[in-house]
Amino acid sequence: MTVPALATRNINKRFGQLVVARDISISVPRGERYALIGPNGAGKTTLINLMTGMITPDSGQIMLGETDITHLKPDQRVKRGLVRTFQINTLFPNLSALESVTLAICERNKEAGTWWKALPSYRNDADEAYEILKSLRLGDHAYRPTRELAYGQQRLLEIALALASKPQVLLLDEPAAGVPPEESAELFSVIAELSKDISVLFIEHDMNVVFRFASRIIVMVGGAILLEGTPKEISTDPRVREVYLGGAHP
Ligand SMILES: Nc1ncnc2c1ncn2[C@@H]1O[C@H](COP(=O)(O)OP(=O)(O)OP(=O)(O)O)[C@@H](O)[C@H]1O
Repeated sequence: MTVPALATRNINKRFGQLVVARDISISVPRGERYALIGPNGAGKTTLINLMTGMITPDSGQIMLGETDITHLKPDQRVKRGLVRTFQINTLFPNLSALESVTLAICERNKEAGTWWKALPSYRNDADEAYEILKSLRLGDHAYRPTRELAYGQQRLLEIALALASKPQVLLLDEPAAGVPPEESAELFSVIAELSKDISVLFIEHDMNVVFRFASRIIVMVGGAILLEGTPKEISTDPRVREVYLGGAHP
């Protein structure tokens, strides 16, 4: 059996009386695009926070490939290839897209604090940054200040920054949050086209986008996994219709 890119085994977490993760075991194979859906407060962001090490599980295990990362710090997980983006934009408005991504590559290459030694490699870093921007259809905007980019392009730039860390697994927390509907399909089509070396798990509320771009869907309710399946299975499951599609979230 092939080893999944990312897996959790029986993760549990409570905040006081509130159970936010109940015996969660999921497995994301290499190269797949998984959607994590569920009503508000289901525990989706908490699960990403557990996987990335921002919060510690009470019990259970998190595996990145064959490595047990349960006790690694967030930055150690990033170095091993588990990288995330956030619901809220965290960009530098005055830097150009190319400068931002080049800086992120310098950081990855440990050049940020020793720039005088690394001058010759800046050119390579900038070339790599440009290739990343091109792969996300941002090549034509590489030299524009971030504040001038459309919001959907800014969200793509965040993904570009995540790609600068050379992820094996990319966790995207509502990558289209705040993006006008007409830009969100474009954004997800770019995500769908990312290299198949990268596994993607994304949180998204827009079911049209989820059904179109996810290869599999995990449904969370009340801190637990309700079920997992293909878009077709999920869209026709009466339990999902009841708890999610029919109700709690617009
Ligand atoms: N640090 C914390 N301390 C206490 N409770 C928390 C903490 N973080 C999250 N929660 C609670 O855990 C539950 C799950 O929250 P979470 O943000 O993971 O849900 P979600 O499924 O991502 O929701 P949304 O779709 O609204 O983003 C919520 O009831 C939330 O209030």
